[in-house]
Amino acid sequence: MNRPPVNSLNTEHLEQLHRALVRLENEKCRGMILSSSSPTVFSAGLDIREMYKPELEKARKFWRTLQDMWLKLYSTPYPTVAAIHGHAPAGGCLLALSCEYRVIVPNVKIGLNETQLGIVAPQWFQDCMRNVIGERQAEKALIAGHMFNTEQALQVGLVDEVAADKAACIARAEAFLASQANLPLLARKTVKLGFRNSTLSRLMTGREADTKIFIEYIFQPKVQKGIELYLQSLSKKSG
Ligand SMILES: CCCCCCCCCCC/C=C/C(=O)SCCNC(=O)CCNC(=O)[C@H](O)C(C)(C)COP(=O)(O)OP(=O)(O)OC[C@H]1O[C@@H](n2cnc3c(N)ncnc32)[C@H](O)[C@@H]1OP(=O)(O)O
Repeated sequence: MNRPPVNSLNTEHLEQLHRALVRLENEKCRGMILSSSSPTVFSAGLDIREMYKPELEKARKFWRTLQDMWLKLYSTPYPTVAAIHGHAPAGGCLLALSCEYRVIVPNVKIGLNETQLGIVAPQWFQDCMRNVIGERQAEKALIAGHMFNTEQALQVGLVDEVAADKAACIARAEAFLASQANLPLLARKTVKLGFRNSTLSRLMTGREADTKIFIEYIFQPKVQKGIELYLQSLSKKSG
């Protein structure tokens, strides 16, 4: 990902990610490392400005593009690793959770923090967390909107490994891909999709309902007010 300063996910960036995933699949890619050009941020999650006073059709397109990108990422036939050498809140955490393996560096925060922002992580975000760390830990983390530090993320199983820095992180991600390289492709892909199918189907069969929930939620005046205040707090911080 290379969308400075923080790889926030707007419609255009989501389309780019989606196109890249389609191309990799068409080219029979043997593995992907999802990484960031930023030295300190993996992805800041959804671009909050896409949800602030949006036009209805633009908001719908944004959400459908996110759904498209995620459905592709979660179901890739090739192995995927997230090299998390920077913070990964909310949608950034979703990207990492959607890969098959996660390597993180020290001093990083990762988690589905939506509750803390006064918004709600959609069901499929929650499913991804549950599938990785289990029901009990996911429920606790999501209710609190907890951001895990590196040590906590390893302990709870949110990530698989800690590496010292970006170079070591990429090297460990490559080692994971190498460990998968000799597995028969069809068997590997079939098992992966078997594990992920119920999570994928839940969104695929309820896409329109999921979009409606998103739209109805973000267009509420009190939610808009919360987003406005959060945007102000973010820009004050950097100002
Ligand atoms: C019943 C069911 C109902 C379901 C209803 C669904 C409802 C909606 C669901 C929506 C799900 C949302 C998912 C999300 O991903 S929301 C986004 C959450 N992300 C965050 O909270 C992260 C915020 N950012 C940060 O914490 C930090 O920026 C970060 C740690 C990532 C980096 O810190 P750093 O100090 O390096 O950078 P700055 O904070 O100074 O930021 C630099 C500039 O970038 C802007 N910025 C940051 N994050 C975002 C973002 N997510 N979107 C847009 N812009 C962002 C920040 O304002 C700075 O900009 P300026 O320089 O212009 O001030």
